[in-house]
Amino acid sequence: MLKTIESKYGVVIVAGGSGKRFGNEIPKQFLTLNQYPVLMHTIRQFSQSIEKIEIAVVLPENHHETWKRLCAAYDFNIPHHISSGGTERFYSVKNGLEKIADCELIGIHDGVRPLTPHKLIQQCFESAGRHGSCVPVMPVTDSLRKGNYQQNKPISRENLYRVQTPQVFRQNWIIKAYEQEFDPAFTDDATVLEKLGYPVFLTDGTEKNIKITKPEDLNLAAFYLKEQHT
Ligand SMILES: Nc1ccn([C@@H]2O[C@H](COP(=O)(O)OP(=O)(O)OP(=O)(O)O)[C@@H](O)[C@H]2O)c(=O)n1
Ligand SMILES: C[C@](O)(CO)[C@H](O)COP(=O)(O)O
Repeated sequence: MLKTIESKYGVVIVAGGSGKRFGNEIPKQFLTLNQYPVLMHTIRQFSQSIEKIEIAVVLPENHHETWKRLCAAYDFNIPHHISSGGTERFYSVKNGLEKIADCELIGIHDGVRPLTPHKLIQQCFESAGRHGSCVPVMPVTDSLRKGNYQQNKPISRENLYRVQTPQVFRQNWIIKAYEQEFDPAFTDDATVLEKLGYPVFLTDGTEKNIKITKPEDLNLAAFYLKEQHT
C-alpha cells in the first residue's frame, strides 16, 4: 500500500462505454470475471494500492441502476463517486474529473483493465510525482507493416510502444488539458495533455495489464487470475 501522508491522490475509472467490439448486450465492465464483475476488480486494485485514494467511477447513463444492483448483490462497499459517460472517452474522463476534489495527482484508468498490478499503480503515481506525468507502455514486439493487403511496406518497430493505463498526472495539468475542445486525435489522456505542451513521461507497463476489448480477452484475464492463485 502506497501511503500518501499529506498528499492526496485520486483516480478516475472510466467505464462509460458500451463495448461495441465485445458485442454483448450488457457492457463488458459488468460481466463476471472470477466471481466478481470486471469493474469491481478494477476499483479494488486501486483501493488496495494507494491509501485513502479518492475514486470516481464513470458509468453509462443507462446503467447506473445495473451498478447499484451489482454493488448490493456483491456487498461491494469501497467508497466511490459516480458520474455519467459521454459519447467519447474524452467526455467520460471530463465528467469523472469534476468529481475529484483538490489533490496532487490524478490517475485515469480504463474500467476494463481489471488486472493492473498494485506495483504498477504505485510506480505510475510515484513517477508522476517526480515528473508531472507517467504513462505505462510496452515495447512493440511484432514486426510491423503499413498499408493495405495489396500494397504495404515494413516499418521499423524501434522506439514504438503500446500504451496502457493508469495514466497519472499533476492535477492542475490534466484539468487544464481537459478544458480543451475535443479532438479526434485524442486516443488517450497523454494525447490530451501533450497538446498543451506538457511532457509525457513513460514507464514499463506489463503484459498482464490487459484491456478487455473482445470476448477472448475476458478468457485471458480469467487465465491470469487463475495462474495468480495457483
Ligand atoms: N464513451 C466512452 C468510451 C469508452 N469509455 C471507457 O473507456 C475504456 C476503454 O474503452 P474501450 O475498451 O474502447 O471500451 P468501449 O468504448 O466500451 O468499447 P468499444 O470501443 O468496443 O465500443 C472502457 O473502460 C470504456 O468503458 C468511456 O468511459 N466512455
Ligand atoms: C486509453 C487506452 O486504453 C490506451 O491504450 C486506449 O487508447 C483506449 O482505446 P479504445 O479504442 O477506447 O479502446
